[in-house]
Amino acid sequence: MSQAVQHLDSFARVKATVPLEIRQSSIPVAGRGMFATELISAQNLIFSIAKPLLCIVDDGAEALRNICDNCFATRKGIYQTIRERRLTYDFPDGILNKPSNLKSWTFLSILRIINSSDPPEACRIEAWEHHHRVECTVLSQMHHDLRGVENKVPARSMRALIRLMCLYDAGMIPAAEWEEFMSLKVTSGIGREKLAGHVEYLAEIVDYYKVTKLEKSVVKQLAYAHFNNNLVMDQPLLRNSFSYPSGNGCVTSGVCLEPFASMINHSCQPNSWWTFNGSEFQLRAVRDIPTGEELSISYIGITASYRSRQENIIKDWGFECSCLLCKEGPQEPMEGPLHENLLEIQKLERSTPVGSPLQMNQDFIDEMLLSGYHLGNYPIPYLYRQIYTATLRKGDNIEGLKVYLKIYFEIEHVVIPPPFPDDRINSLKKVISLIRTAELVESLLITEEIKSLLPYIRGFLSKKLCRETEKCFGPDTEIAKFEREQHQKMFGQSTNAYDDRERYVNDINKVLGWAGLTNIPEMNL
Ligand SMILES: C[S@@+](CC[C@H](N)C(=O)[O-])C[C@H]1O[C@@H](n2cnc3c(N)ncnc32)[C@H](O)[C@@H]1O
Repeated sequence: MSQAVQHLDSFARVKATVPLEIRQSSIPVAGRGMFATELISAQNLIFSIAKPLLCIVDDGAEALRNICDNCFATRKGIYQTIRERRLTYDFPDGILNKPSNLKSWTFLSILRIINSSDPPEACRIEAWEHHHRVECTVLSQMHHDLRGVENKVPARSMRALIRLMCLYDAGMIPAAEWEEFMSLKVTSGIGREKLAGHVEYLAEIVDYYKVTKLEKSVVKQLAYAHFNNNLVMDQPLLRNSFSYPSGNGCVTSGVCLEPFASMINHSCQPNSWWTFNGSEFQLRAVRDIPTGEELSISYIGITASYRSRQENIIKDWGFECSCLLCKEGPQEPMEGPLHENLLEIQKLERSTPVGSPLQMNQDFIDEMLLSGYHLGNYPIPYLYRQIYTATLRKGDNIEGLKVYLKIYFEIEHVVIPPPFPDDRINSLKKVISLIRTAELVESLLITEEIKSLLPYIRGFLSKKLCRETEKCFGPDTEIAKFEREQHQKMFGQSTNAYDDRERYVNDINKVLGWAGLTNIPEMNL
């Protein structure tokens, strides 16, 4: 059968840096897939879409309640409140003074990336007329509706679907775009069985409130398509000068349904990843992607355990993952005493929030290394992270720094699958923050000589952070501007004071030696 190839010129909203094609996926059974027809270099932007076809700002995050997702602008009232809060926090330096309210980070992030001017009055009136009134009515009624509680659809999915139907009924979706929505692949197999209750409930609500003139079968098709194709809108989190919130360094600002971006299939070791700069969707390369290789993203985030990847893909997406990593990559111990031990460690992790005891982790790591596994094999990297967390909880910042230096300079270079560029940036932020803490702490565990090396290393790494952020997200993004400002605030205008790589390499090697790390290749420093 000859396979239709769809070229980029059919999608005017897409700004691509190389020609892209949509055709039969290289993964049997996956359907269509997206391919680049030229080489793409690591971290390069592959394509962007200034405003995906359907964006729903998440009202689950308190900071976003008053953002108009018709035009992605903040309303004045909330903007002022946030400004006041920002002033009261006005982040003091140092990890020890970290503000306890994580939501303040969300406020900052979102404010910087979302246009802060008032949405025009006309925009609000228009939005109310064509979808907002229906959306509000249904959602507020649903809140009190106790029927089918177990099948309640998440509010943002409900809003996305109501929005789509209302805009269609109002004649606001051009025929070609509607065709794109209607041709989205719907969930099949086990995934479909799991979603059936939710979709029935949704169709019933839509019918009861007379949301749309569309046939019930079309409503259900759109619902299955939404669940099979929506993408969360994660924005990079703007941190304090030194400290950082725990977690993964991004904040979810909503959900989007973007049919072009939906053509990208899943891999557990993907060659690309997506991020948002405000409402702009960006697809970026994790590594060099040769001409003709299919583009892939991970639908479940980066997960090192073979077993949990398989389970999560089946549970959340309803298909069996047969990507190269799952077929040929390493697996954790699946039988024998190491497997039994691993189950014990995982059980402990679920029952004690503090993480499993340090010695138990260290013993297990030693056993795995003796059995022929290497530092990058699951669960070793994850056990080191637990050791790091438990060490900080004990208040031992100096030991915490040592463990994290191992994670950043050694383990993350060999971990399978490798971390995304934005995860590496978050790790770098942690290293910088821990170094700052070590500079301030009085402790016999660190010599004066090592302490004296830290400020230069921190300045050098802070500049590296600016460069990496620009490479990772693009130089004109809010996060890149923010990091440049932070660097200047901390280290002043003298831009070349921290450019001496020879000095840095010499100093960091001494610090790594103090932390028990030797033989780190220079390119990893
Ligand atoms: C977001 S869509 C991707 C585009 C889709 N291939 C199409 O033809 O429209 C997600 C669906 O693609 C298929 N898919 C994506 N990645 C896959 C993979 N690694 N293995 C098998 N099927 C996959 C599954 O049917 C999944 O539900």
